[in-house]
Amino acid sequence: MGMRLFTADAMRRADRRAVALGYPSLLLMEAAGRAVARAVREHFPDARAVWVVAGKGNNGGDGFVAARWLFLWGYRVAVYAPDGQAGDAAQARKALEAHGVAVRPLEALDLEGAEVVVDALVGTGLSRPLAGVYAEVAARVNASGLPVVAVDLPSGVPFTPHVRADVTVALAGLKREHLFYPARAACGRIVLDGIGMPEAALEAPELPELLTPEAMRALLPERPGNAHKGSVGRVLVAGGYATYTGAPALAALGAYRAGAGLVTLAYPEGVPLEPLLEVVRLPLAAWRAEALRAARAEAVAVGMGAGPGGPEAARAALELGLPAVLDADALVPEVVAACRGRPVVITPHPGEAARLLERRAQEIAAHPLEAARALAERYGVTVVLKGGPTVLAEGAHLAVNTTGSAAMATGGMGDVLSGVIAALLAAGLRPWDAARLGVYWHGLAGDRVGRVGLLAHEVAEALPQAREALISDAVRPFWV
Ligand SMILES: NC(=O)C1=CN([C@@H]2O[C@H](COP(=O)(O)OP(=O)(O)OC[C@H]3O[C@@H](n4cnc5c(N)ncnc54)[C@H](OP(=O)(O)O)[C@@H]3O)[C@@H](O)[C@H]2O)[C@@H](O)CC1
Ligand SMILES: [K+]
Repeated sequence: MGMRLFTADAMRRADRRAVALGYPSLLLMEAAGRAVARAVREHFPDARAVWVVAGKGNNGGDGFVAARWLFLWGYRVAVYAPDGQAGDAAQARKALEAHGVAVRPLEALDLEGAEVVVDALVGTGLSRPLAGVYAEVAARVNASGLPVVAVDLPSGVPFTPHVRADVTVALAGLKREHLFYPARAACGRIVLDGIGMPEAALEAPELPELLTPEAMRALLPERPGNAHKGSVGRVLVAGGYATYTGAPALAALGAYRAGAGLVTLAYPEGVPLEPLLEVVRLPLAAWRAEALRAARAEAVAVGMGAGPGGPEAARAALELGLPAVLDADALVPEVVAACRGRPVVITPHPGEAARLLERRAQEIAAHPLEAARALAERYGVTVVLKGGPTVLAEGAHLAVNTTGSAAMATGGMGDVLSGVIAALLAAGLRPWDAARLGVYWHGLAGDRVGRVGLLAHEVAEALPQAREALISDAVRPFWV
């Protein structure tokens, strides 16, 4: 079963399924609280005094359980919470108080002496922005400079104000706030704990898939021992215009580094391209399909640095009837609209997606999952909506990438990605598989280069070693 990205509602459904399967919710709370206590011990090994701020719901209940275990392990604990818990949370509070640990009102919060704070005010049950004493507690915790371990989510996200955590223990599954900004920035390091939730309870194929090392490894095309350059995928890159000479060359580099056997680069005659020595050059007087056929390609990437010639280049390339990646200047509504139902991957950034959806780029960036789905519906193609994180859509399927970082927001990075996806299409992968693996692999290569100052060609160069790491099981997802 693939990993899914949960919403609060979907997690509540999973919770109910677990209960229906015979797994009592109090057991989940016990596991959750204990996971939080363990995270405190592991991430802050020198701390001996832990203060817990808890709310009225089950998030607070997890906090009481954590406090109980920390107390039993010899920590000094102080617990602050309002009255009025019910159900499991009330049980968890009683179990804590049974050990003689007093629960004081939130208004009495005194952080003097605390070494770590556990934030258990609110989790997935948040229904409005924090206000009143909750907002005050969040502000005081943030201002204290103390390390904060958040239970499930930093309280208050995605709204402001919210707690800023150093470690967030995600319970049972990752939620949108753990992946998408600005909430993600408040999470600090994220550790996922399964809390013993039965797998069957977490099955939710309707939710977005999270790209994991295991799932992506399984998609890597095999390279048979008797491979030759014509058998592992021939890629045609079509782009380039005036001063945009690097973009198509980077796509060609990406394609080769992702395993293409032969890459041909078609570009307007007279454009001073300097591609790799290994690239076959195809300078053209005009964008015409007959001329492009000479490449005998199995997939095409078109639009990179094509400037005003983008639509024409795309039309000619699409006439070949090959699996295609459309990027940059090829991403105009008239061109993409002609691709419905064909094996075409589009790779817009929010600005290009805005053009295709006739919406504002800010709107796209704020709701990337919805935007990707809307693009897939409207155009009937496979969508790679680039961003932090990149999200993908095809038909009813959604996926969210889990590799890469803001360091990859530099010129030419998308060109390399187009080349990678084209190479995977040429190797015979379906568009959905080529897009998911391409995005994941490209991000993984970026992660291995560094966190700042990344150049697109360096990321391309890191693709082979990222592949080796993926194959040899040396890749850990960010939540482990
Ligand atoms: N499988 C799982 O998922 C498991 C989940 N578990 C845990 O349960 C958590 C979800 O618990 P939950 O549903 O009880 O909601 P929760 O986050 O405690 O918030 C609700 C409370 O907060 C209150 N409240 C809301 N907004 C507020 C605000 N702005 N300011 C102040 N208060 C506000 C709201 O009050 P009300 O809105 O009714 O006034 C209510 O009292 C989840 O994050 C995880 O930690 C584990 O125990 C085990 C398995
Ligand atoms: K919390």
